[in-house]
Amino acid sequence: MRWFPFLSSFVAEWRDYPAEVNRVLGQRYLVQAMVGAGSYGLTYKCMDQFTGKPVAVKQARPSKELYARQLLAREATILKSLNHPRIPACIDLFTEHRNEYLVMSFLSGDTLEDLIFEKGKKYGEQDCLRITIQLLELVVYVHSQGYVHLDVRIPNVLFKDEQIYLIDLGLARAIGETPPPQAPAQRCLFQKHTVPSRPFKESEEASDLLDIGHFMLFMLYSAYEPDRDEEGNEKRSWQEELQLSPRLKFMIERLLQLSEPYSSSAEFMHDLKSLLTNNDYE
Ligand SMILES: Nc1ncnc2c1ncn2[C@@H]1O[C@H](COP(=O)(O)OP(=O)(O)OP(=O)(O)O)[C@@H](O)[C@H]1O
Repeated sequence: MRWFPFLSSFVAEWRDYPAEVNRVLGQRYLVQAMVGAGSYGLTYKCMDQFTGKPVAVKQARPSKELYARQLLAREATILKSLNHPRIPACIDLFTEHRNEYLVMSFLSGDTLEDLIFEKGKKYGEQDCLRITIQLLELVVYVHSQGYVHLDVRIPNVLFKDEQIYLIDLGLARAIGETPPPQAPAQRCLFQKHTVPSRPFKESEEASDLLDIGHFMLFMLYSAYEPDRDEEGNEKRSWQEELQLSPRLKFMIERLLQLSEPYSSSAEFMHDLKSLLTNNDYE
């Protein structure tokens, strides 16, 4: 057995041990449940004892040290400059016992990831278009404030009462901003080898549009049922597997930059709306 990796992951788990239910963070936020454990953060649903309202409190993962704290501080700065009812508002950023916490308004709802993979929800073309229009409105808002989200994925989109909410601006950047230095690479035994971290996306609107293309495919695949005679056959492309209308297929190809990319989010919004109002869906 290799002891160094084993010991370091043991130490990381011990350092990242989550706050227990009923603990009070920052002398104000009563932990009610842990709702997320990402690569750089641990997120809790808490009750703000001053206002009686629920809040989401994200803690920088202690084992990820300065890098996680910097990401959290960035997220706070960006959230403070946004003001949208379907994006969390930044309430507070504080340090306690050398741990950094970001407090945000709590947006209730299920993530699209949970709806698809845990609750078995299926989305057809029309649902996909409706949801994407709402999501795009939020992404366009973020762009209009000078930022790109850069992590538009199904676990970062909440859905409640037919409304879409966009969370996790931990990777967001100003449009045109040079990507930051890479996240520290994972060290292996005696530092002989390192595992490179993923390259950063460009800070441009097209990066979010590309993510929206993947987001739409996740939704559309939720309703995909392979034919019995297809099973075991060679892997087919999404264009072959999903029975999409030609216009939607072409739109997704443009988002994924397989055909001429969209010149702007506005052009994509125009296409989305005209496809949805098209009589094909009546
Ligand atoms: N403002 C919020 N309101 C309600 N729930 C939230 C909020 N922010 C985060 N969550 C919940 O916490 C989970 C993790 O949040 P988030 O994605 O921001 O953390 P993360 O550490 O950046 O995760 P990852 O590394 O997976 O991106 C979300 O999937 C969601 O369930």
